[in-house]
Amino acid sequence: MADYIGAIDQGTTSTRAMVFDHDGSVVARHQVEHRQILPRAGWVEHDPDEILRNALLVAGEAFQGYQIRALGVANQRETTVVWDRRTGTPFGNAIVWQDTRTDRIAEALNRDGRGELIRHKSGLRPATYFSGGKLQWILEHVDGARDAAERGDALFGTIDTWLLWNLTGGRVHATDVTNASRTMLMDLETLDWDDELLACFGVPRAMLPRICPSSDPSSYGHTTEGIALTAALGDQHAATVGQVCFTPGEAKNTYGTGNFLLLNTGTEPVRSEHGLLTTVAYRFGSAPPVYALEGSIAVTGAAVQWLRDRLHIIGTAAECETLAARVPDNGGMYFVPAFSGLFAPYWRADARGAIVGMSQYDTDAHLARATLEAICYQSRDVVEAMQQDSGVTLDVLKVDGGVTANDLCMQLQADILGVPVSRPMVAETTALGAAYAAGLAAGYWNDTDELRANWHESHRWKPTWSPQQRAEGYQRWHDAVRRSLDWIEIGA
Ligand SMILES: Nc1ncnc2c1ncn2[C@@H]1O[C@H](COP(=O)(O)OP(=O)(O)O)[C@@H](O)[C@H]1O
Ligand SMILES: O=P(O)(O)OC[C@H](O)CO
Repeated sequence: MADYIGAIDQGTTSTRAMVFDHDGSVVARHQVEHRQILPRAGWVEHDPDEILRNALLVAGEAFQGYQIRALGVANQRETTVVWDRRTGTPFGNAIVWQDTRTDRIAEALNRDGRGELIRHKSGLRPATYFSGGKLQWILEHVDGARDAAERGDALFGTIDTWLLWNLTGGRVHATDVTNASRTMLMDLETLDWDDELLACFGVPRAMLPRICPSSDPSSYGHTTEGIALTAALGDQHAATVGQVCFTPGEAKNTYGTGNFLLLNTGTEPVRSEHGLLTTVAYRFGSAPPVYALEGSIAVTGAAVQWLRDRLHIIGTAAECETLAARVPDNGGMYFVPAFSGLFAPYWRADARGAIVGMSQYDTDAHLARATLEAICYQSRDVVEAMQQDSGVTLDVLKVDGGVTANDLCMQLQADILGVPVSRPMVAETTALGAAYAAGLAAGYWNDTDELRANWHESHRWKPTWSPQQRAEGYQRWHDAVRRSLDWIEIGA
């Protein structure tokens, strides 16, 4: 009987399980959304138990009837959970990567000089985005968490670690090197937790998981049902693998809740001078780690969700395209969706959302168009930074993720960037990358050449705007970004 590789992709808005065959084609899938818990402005939480239930549900549905040789887990990164090792009970909800409650912690680190240490050692900059500050917040604010952590009874994990712990019946407390590289607690060169970084956030080492390769036959054990767990990696790193960006200079841009552009920079970390992050792209077994430069954008698809769930001007995310297509241009309107401040390349926690340039002529259709353009302008900002940092000039942008179903948005991306945009046949590259990493460790695929042969283009959008139209639009975008800055006082 043929066997298959399974993947769980635990994302910010939903959890999917998929089954892949040897060609990298999806043969089964199941997906469910979970609640976005917004207790107050700037706070974003998920219920860890709901996420676990959903992961078990989707895996049960998707894997039924298939012989699964190995399973890989990909996850929303940075989102932080602390739980009691004796009972498995979380110390409150998970604090999601978009949550800005730790702005004061990040600001203090930036002010007192420890920011430079963090930047150098972890490749990240103090920001609300990463796990270190979230973990510090839980230790300081959740009853009993600090004492339990000091006693060794409280465990920390990003969502990979939480799922692995539960899938293995509490036998494995591990994370992979890509997830660890998003915490501000790991030294990028030693690939180990670093005492100076732990001290910055007051984190006891005893609560931290073991750091393992992203793809490995023995690190993660088996699920309680006996399926071999052979890979774990952050979702954006998994998408890099799914897009077969195995050669330095290859990049992908994933359009989900946020956007994340990763450029493979090879086996040495490259430090950014232009607002990007340095991160581990992936590590396969005992091979040297491969690093990436990353441009992280907090709000892209989430702005479409906002039109749907808060403004109610569309009923589904897909309707954003039909609404935006009713008008030929943005009518002068620019939307900077800085709901969590601005991430790359600006890193401005003091920014907030701004819609500028409106006149009485403008309609909901212009707002829908401005939303799609905002996704594309933010991506151009990180592409520009990436080209400056690395010297790499993209001749095509490989894309994937939920928003890439929107043809108008992808056409706008080609127009705004001035570079063709290419979407692969399997747009679920995150789950595919987790499956590839798991399948490599299990001997299902022999090497990355075999994976590369599975990559096929499904669609390519070519730029149509004149250089002048492109330059004018980009100038206006920057004018709008300036107006979104300096809007809130940090910690006020
Ligand atoms: N046709 C579409 N047009 C624009 N945005 C879309 C479309 N379909 C989905 N989205 C957006 O894509 C996001 C979901 O993409 P997905 O890759 O599943 O994200 P995640 O992994 O972050 O959960 C949502 O924010 C949704 O608003
Ligand atoms: O769940 P996604 O696809 O929105 O990705 C979230 C990122 O991992 C956050 O860093």
